[in-house]
Amino acid sequence: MVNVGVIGAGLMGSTHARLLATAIAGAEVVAISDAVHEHAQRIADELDLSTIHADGMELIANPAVDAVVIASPAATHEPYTLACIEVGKPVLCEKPLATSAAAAKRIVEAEAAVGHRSVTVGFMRRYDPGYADLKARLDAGAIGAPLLMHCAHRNPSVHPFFDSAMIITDSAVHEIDVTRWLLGEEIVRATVLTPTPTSKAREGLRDPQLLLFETAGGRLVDVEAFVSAGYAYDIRCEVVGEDGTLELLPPATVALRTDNAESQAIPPGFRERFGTAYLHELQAWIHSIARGSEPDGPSAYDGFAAAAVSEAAVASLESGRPVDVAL
Ligand SMILES: NC(=O)c1ccc[n+]([C@@H]2O[C@H](COP(=O)([O-])OP(=O)(O)OC[C@H]3O[C@@H](n4cnc5c(N)ncnc54)[C@H](O)[C@@H]3O)[C@@H](O)[C@H]2O)c1
Ligand SMILES: O[C@H]1[C@H](O)[C@@H](O)[C@H](O)[C@@H](O)[C@H]1O
Repeated sequence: MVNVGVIGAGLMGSTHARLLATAIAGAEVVAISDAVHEHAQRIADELDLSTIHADGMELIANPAVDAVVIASPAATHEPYTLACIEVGKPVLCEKPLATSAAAAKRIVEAEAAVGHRSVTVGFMRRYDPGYADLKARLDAGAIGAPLLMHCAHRNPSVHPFFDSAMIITDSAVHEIDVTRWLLGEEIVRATVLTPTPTSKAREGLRDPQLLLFETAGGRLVDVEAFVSAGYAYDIRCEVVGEDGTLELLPPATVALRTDNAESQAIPPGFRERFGTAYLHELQAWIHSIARGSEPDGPSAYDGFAAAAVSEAAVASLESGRPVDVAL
């Protein structure tokens, strides 16, 4: 049994804790920590946990904890991840790995100094059945060489503290990882343009945004990132190749036909859309720990590369000009 401690008991931390406690084989949640005691208490009551740590560092040091999930805000990821590396505990850190490329690089270097992988980054789309199928067919040559990729990332709404840069660092960072993973190439340049913002966005928020990525092999990827889309949580991805295209289908399993019309549900949020991906992500992580093998999911380097591309994209958002990625 792998005894897991979860840091951050908000939306994502409580989702991970619930899945680990109820749906993941070989795992048990033994401790929880949150800066706000009531948040930790709420999930501890729900899952019948007796150990709550006021400080995440105490949870990491707790000898009863074998492995750690970090789901606290991004600014806390670097110190918590470094502490896990220091005590030799496997850690699944939510995206983004850190708030700057320099901070992510410190994590990569700390892990390298120990000599083996212990960090997994929560880029869960790699575990989504749709994305996994798309990747397998692309790798099998179903559409020949990829040329272009079109993506859309639409959230119904986001936390009120979201700013224009977070549309890149917190939301489009998923497409940055998906681009590197699907195409197997680094992103070398980013350009971000913004239209007149939606009247539904908070004052000052540049939403939506259009991101253009150029890869080392000369492929182009466009991403519409729109976090006040209102209507649903809508994630799209289409790869255009020399012999055809591969496109994610809507995840609905049922179509309703009535009154001369057909409709299919679109998920209301990321927990519904990526529920299966979180499950597979956690199960793969727990299996690798139980086997004593290195985790095979997104690495600290993947977290660093995504942070470096995010930084270039944020610089482009500010200047309106293409910005080279410094890896
Ligand atoms: N992979 C995904 O699809 C996905 C989805 C949502 C969130 N996330 C990521 O998960 C992380 C948390 O996001 P969220 O939406 O759950 O936010 P949230 O605000 O709902 O929860 C964050 C929690 O962390 C607590 N916290 C704040 N400072 C802390 C500290 N120093 N130590 C411990 N706890 C602290 C807060 O009190 C809160 O309960 C972020 O990095 C976010 O990007 C990932
Ligand atoms: O933290 C969340 C999460 O990563 C979701 O997957 C993404 O769609 C949201 O835009 C982001 O705010």
